[in-house]
Order: sequence, then structure tokens, then C-alpha cells
Amino acid sequence: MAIVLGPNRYGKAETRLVRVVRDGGVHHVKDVNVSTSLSGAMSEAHLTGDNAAVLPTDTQKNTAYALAREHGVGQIEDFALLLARHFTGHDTIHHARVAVEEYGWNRIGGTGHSFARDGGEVRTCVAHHDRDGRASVVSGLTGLVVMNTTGSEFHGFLTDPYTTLEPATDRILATAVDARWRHAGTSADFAASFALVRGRLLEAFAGTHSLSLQQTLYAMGERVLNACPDICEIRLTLPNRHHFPVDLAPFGLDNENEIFYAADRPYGLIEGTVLRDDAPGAGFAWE
Ligand SMILES: O=c1[nH]c(=O)c2[nH]c(=O)[nH]c2[nH]1
Repeated sequence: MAIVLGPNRYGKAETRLVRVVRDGGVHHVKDVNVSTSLSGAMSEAHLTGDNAAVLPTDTQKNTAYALAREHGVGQIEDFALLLARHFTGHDTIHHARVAVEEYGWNRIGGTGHSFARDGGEVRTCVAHHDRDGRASVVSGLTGLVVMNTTGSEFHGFLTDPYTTLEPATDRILATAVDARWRHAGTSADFAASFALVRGRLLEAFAGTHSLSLQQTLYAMGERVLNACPDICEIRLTLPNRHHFPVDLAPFGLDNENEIFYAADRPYGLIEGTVLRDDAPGAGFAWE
């Protein structure tokens, strides 16, 4: 029996980078969180402590800042690809994974330099690049909180001796959408495609008469794939933010679907992938 080194990677997690571009008195803000993760000829580093192949995580952080200065940030997918491609320019770095989150800021006060953070929604992406020139991009969003106050049912489910859930024919359906979608190529108009996907997700959530969150999930994925030829696969994670009608009978009050307890846990967690049946292989895109 021998003990050997298995898969490994390393990088700088969560480099916070804010870029301010000044157009006279009108400022533009890009607020991102960059995480790099590199792999390659790292055996000696692990086995003998020889660091000759190791590009320090500190350098990786500096590279994010420097390339933002030289090239701007632009669409996070393009910036992530730029960084990933850059790192694989080193002989010892065979593969780079770069994840970027973007936080939105909205203008306030009419000053040109005042902003308020854009709720809890975050735009995301993960780019991969290897030394053979293979690359992939997955875009996404998290924290898109949505609710339908009617148009949602859940009944006809499997029951057993532990079932207490009452069938529902008119319930609140609420979730915080976490969606990630895989592009077939690496050169999309990522701003336009993000806007299109976000719009279709919202449209499908609002427009689907739901018999379950699973059914809504599929409808959302299907709507995105129908609208975006460049996207071949979408993965959705939908926490079911349960809203339970409160029993007000002890107080002599009725409650016709009006007063709810918004529970934060436990929550149902509905996850699924919707893809084209001819989607090209994902390779390392989801790693
Ligand atoms: O849309 C739903 N899907 C479920 O699988 C489920 N399970 C549950 O208790 N409530 C719900 N709602």
C-alpha cells in the first residue's frame, strides 16, 4: 500500500474589488468578489515543499487588481475568462478556475456619485481555462426572491403514516432563485444574455400556474432554453419558503388565506437541471 497525493487546487478566495470609473461628475461602480483556483504541477509543493511551481495566492489577488486596472472589469464572464487565460500562461498552471460574484449598486440622490446596494441579489459566473485552450463559462444569479400570492397548489402527493401535510389548492409560493446556466461557447454578449435569462426566469415563475415547485422549476428552465440558443443547460436550486396560514380560531377570528407565518427553516429544497438533449459535454464547466 502506498499513500499518494490526490486531486488538489489552490487559490485566493474572495478578493473584493471595487472599480470606480469617473465620467466627469458621473461615476460608474463595479463591485465584485473574485475567487481563483489553480491546479497543475503541484506534486513537489505537496511532497517536498519545493514551491518553484507555485504562483502565490497573493500574486493571484494582485493579478485581479492589476488586470482590472489594465482592461477594466466589464462583464464578469469576460473578466473571469481573462484571468483564467492569464494564469494558464504559466507552464506549471495547467488549469484555472475563476469565480466572480457581482453586487449591483443603484444611483441615489441625483449626485452622480451616490449609490444604494441592490438588495440581496448577486450575479455570478465561473470560468475555466486550461493550457490546451479549452474554456467554459457558467453564468448565474443567486438570491432572486420571488413570491406568488395565488396560482400555486400542492396535492395528490404520496402519503404514508407520517404524512400530516394538508393538500393545498391555493397557497403562497415563494423562493429565492439560485440559477446557473452553461453557455455552449465563451463569446456571448453576456450582458444581454443575463438580462434575457433573468427576465425569462421571472416571467415563467409569475406565469406558471404551479402544481408544485418542481413543476415551476422545469417551466423556468424550459423558458430560458427556448429563449437563449447560446445556453445549453441550466441548473436551478429553489428553496421553498413556506408560508403557513396561522390558526386564528383561538382568538375568535377566521383566516381566509390572509395571515401567514413565514417560516425560515426547515425549508423544502427543490433542485433540478434542465438541458437540451443534444447539449455538448459539460467537461469541467460545473467543477
Ligand atoms: O412544491 C412542493 N413540492 C414538494 O415536494 C413539497 N413537499 C412539501 O411538503 N411541500 C411541497 N411543495
